Amino acid sequence: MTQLSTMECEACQAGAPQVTDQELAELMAQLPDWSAPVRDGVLQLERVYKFKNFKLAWAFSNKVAELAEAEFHHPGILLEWGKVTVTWWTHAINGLHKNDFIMAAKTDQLLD
Ligand SMILES: C[C@H](O)[C@H](O)[C@H]1CNC2=NC(N)=NC(=O)C2=N1
Repeated sequence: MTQLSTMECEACQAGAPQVTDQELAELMAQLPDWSAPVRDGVLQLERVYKFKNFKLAWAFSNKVAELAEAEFHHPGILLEWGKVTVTWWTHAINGLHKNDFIMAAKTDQLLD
């Protein structure tokens, strides 16, 4: 199976299909540290990263922001003391696209 983190996002416009329930199950199995909450009716991917202090959390959140801009696919990023919560979903389709799973895997790689 191709590693999600090695894939590239595809251009995604309104009308693109959201992942199916089966795809969701298969993709979530590749992202064991992530959850799939529904917020305001929108299915999202979310992970809380823990750090020893604010400065380390801040540095990581900057890396996430740089990754997002490079891929032109942007998450929610909540920066707190010792914590960064990253939330991915596709605004254009109000739900989850494979791009969100690729970006979640790439986000995990920022820890390396
Ligand atoms: C205007 C629109 O937001 C842009 O085309 C891009 C930017 N980044 C994006 N990020 C995410 N997560 N979803 C989008 O639909 C999206 N669209």
